[in-house]
Amino acid sequence: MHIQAENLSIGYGSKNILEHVSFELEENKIYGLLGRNGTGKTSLLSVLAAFRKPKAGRIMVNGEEPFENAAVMETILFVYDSNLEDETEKVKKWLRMNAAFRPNYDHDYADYLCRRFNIPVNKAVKDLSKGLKSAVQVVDGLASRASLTIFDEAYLGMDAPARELFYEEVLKDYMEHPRTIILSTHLISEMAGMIEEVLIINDGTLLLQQDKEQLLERGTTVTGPKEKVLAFTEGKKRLKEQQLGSTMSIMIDAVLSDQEKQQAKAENLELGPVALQELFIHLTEGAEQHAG
Ligand SMILES: Nc1ncnc2c1ncn2[C@@H]1O[C@H](COP(=O)(O)OP(=O)(O)OP(=O)(O)O)[C@@H](O)[C@H]1O
Repeated sequence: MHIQAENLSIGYGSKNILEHVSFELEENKIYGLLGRNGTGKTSLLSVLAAFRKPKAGRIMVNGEEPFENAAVMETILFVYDSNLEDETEKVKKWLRMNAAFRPNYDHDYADYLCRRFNIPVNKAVKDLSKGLKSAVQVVDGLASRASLTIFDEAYLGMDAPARELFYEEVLKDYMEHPRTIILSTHLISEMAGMIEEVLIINDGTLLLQQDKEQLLERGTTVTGPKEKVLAFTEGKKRLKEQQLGSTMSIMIDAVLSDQEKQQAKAENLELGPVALQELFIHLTEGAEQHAG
């Protein structure tokens, strides 16, 4: 599914949460949407899923506006922390009812997933634990095979083995049935491996959209004798400094040239990678937050 967001403004009442947001999402790719608490991830995803209208700008999904467009809506699935407290239907029936709106729904796959997540399918949805309620929504999200599938912190309440299972199934099913997937998450270190392209929203707008591997090249940790590390990182954007005795480690935001890498090697400086979560923390550090 191809998505074009043009100069979006999103907000509530007179308050704008996001402004001047433009991006393009390609078909068959896994995107990671990252942002601090309250920056507007869920609000942006609700607009992408045509649950809400932007205050300004527009979204085009395969060249069509999705809002109140049934044909487009059935190809978009938004898994979010919806309130299932009053959902008296049994899991089995609830899944079947949702499937009716999903042309690509795979019932066998849904059954298989229910077994893998140990979901008691004859229980009412409202009576499931928090983690199993999330699992049921994940089952719905995966088995629907919607061309645009959005998982907005879909793992809430799931324990570590269940989350592992979720990640495993997303990747496996994506390989077999490629589609556009957006993962919005705070568990960056757990989910970084799945993400192909990163979008970071911060300070009321889109801070960056970049291929994950390219983004990771921006970060390097330089470790070695203090004087040498300080000299090597002079003039580069320093993100974090740590010192242990005479050894120093400085994290920099800079793409190093081959020449600089050779220089570091000649000076016995160790160059190491920076994890996506670390980069995210530093890229969004100190920004004004919109929470509240
Ligand atoms: N229905 C609403 N009415 C008014 N303000 C809202 C509404 N929903 C969200 N907001 C506000 O919009 C801002 C963005 O919220 P949103 O849930 O989109 O952020 P988020 O990035 O998903 O946050 P988190 O990471 O904490 O889940 C917050 O300040 C929030 O209080």
